[in-house]
Amino acid sequence: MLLILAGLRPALLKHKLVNVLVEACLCSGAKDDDTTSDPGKPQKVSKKKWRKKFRNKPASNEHLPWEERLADSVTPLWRLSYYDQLQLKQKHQERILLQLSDQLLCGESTQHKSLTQYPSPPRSTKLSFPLLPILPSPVRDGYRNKSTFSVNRGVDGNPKTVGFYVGTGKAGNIVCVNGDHLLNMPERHKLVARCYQDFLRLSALEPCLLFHDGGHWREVTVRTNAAGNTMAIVYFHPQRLTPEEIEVHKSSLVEYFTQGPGVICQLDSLYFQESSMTRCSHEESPYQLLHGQPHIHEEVLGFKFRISADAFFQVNQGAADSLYRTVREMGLPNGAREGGGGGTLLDVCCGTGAIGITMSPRADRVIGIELIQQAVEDARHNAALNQIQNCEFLPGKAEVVLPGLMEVLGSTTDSGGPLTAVVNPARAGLHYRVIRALRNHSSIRRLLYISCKPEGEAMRNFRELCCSPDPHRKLTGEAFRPTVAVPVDMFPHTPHCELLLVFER
Ligand SMILES: C[S@@+](CC[C@H](N)C(=O)[O-])C[C@H]1O[C@@H](n2cnc3c(N)ncnc32)[C@H](O)[C@@H]1O
Repeated sequence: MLLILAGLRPALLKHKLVNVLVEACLCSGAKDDDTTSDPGKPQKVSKKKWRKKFRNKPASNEHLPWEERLADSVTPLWRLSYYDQLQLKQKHQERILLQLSDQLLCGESTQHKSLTQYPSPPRSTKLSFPLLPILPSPVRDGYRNKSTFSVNRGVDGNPKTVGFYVGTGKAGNIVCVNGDHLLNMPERHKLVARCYQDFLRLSALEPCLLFHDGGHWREVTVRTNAAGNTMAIVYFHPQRLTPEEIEVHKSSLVEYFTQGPGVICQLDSLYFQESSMTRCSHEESPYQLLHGQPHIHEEVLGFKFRISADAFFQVNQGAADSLYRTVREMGLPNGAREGGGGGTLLDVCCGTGAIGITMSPRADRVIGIELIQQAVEDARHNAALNQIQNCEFLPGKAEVVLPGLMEVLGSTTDSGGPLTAVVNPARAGLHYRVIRALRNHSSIRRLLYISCKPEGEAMRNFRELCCSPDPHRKLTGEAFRPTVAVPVDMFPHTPHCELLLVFER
C-alpha cells in the first residue's frame, strides 16, 4: 500500500493545491474535540468536513480504498513533496499571523473566540514583525514516538480490529482501518498494534466499542524512544467484572507479550489502565505496571528525560530538539550564557520539565508549573538526573498556582534580574487568569508562547496579551507586542506545526 501511495505523489504537486490546502487548514482550524496538544494524532473526519477541505477533489472519497481514505484523514499532505509541505505550512502560519495583526490593529475585543470565527481573508498584506522560515523536521517518516490505536469494527466487519477511525460516531459510519501504511507511524508502533489485534482475537472478552454497550478491550497507546525502547499501555473497561476476573485477563495479556506471539514486540514496559471514562489521569485510575520498566527515557539537546506513562512529551524527538534550541536562543535576555545571568524563567505548563531544564544553564532560576502529578514528579527527577539545581516544579493548575506565585515573585525579582515566561499550553490555551497574572506583572518583558494550534484558543490569549489596557477585565499591565515568529515542523505529512511566537514590551 505504501508503494501505491508513494507512486501517487507527483501527480498532485500543484501550487494550486497548496493554496487550497492553506485555506482549508485555516477554515477547518483542525476542528476536533481533542484537548491534548498532539495535532498529528489521527482524528475523526466527517464526510462533510472532508468535502469542504478538499474542494478540488471529487465530492466523495468513497471510491478510494480505505487505506487511502485513512491516509488522507490522518496525514492529508502525504501526496506532497516535503518541500511543498513546508511551503504550505509557512503560508498557513503567515496567514494566521496576518489575521492576528488585523485583529490587533482593529483593537478587536479580547473576548472573541478563535480564528475559526474569522473565515474572511486577512486585510493586512504585510506582517509588522518577522516570520522566520519554518524549521524542517530532521525525520520525515515514522517520526512519532507516541501513537494511540483504537479498537472497532473493521472493513470486514470484525469488531476486534485495531487501527484508526474513518468516519464518525455521530454519522454512525465509523470503520476502523489498520494504519500499517501511514507515513508518520514507526514500524514498532504498527507491530504492537498488529499483535494487540491478534491478542484481542484470541481473547474471550469482547472489545468495548461504545461505552454504554458493554465490552472490555479498548485502545492501546504505544510509546517509543530514540534508543528503541517500547512501552505499551492497554486501556480496559471493567464493566461488571470482579477484580479476580480482571486479574485473569491481565495475566493473559502479560503472557501474550512476554512469552507468546507478542514477544516480537520486545516490550520494555506494559501498562494497564482500567477505566470507565474515556480519558483519565493516573490519580483518577492508576496506570498499573504489569511488566518491565516503569518509565521510558528520551534525550533532547543532550539532556536526559524520564517520561511516565501519563506524561506529555513532544511527539517528534528530532523536531523537539529544533524547537527547544530555538526557545533557548530566543528565550533569555542578551547576555545570558552558561552559568546564569538570565534571571528567573517561568515554564508554564512544563510537562516533564523539558523547556525549563534545557534553558536552566543560562537562567538563574527556573520555576515550572504543571497540572499532571506524574509529569511534575518526572520534572523534579529530570532536574536531579541532569545535575541541575536551579529548577523547581510546582504541581497544579496554572490558573490557580500562578497568580499567587506572581505576588511572591513581585518582591524577589526587584533585585533578582529579569523575569521571562515560556508558556506551552495544550490546545485549550491558557486560562484568562494566567494571562492576567503574566500581563499585570511588569517585570516580565519577554514572553514566549508555543502553540500547535495558534489559530484556535491561543489566538484569544494573543489578543489578551496585546490589547490596550482594559480595566474592566483587570488587564491593566502594559500591552505586549509580537516581535518574531518561528514555525517548527513537528508533524510532517499533516497540515500542523508548532509556532513559537515571541512577545515583548
Ligand atoms: C503541550 S504540553 C507541553 C509540555 C512541555 N512544555 C513540553 O514541552 O514537554 C502541555 C502541558 O500542559 C499541561 N497542562 C494542561 N492544562 C494545564 C493547566 N491548566 N495548568 C498547568 N498545566 C496544564 C499538560 O498536562 C501538558 O503537560
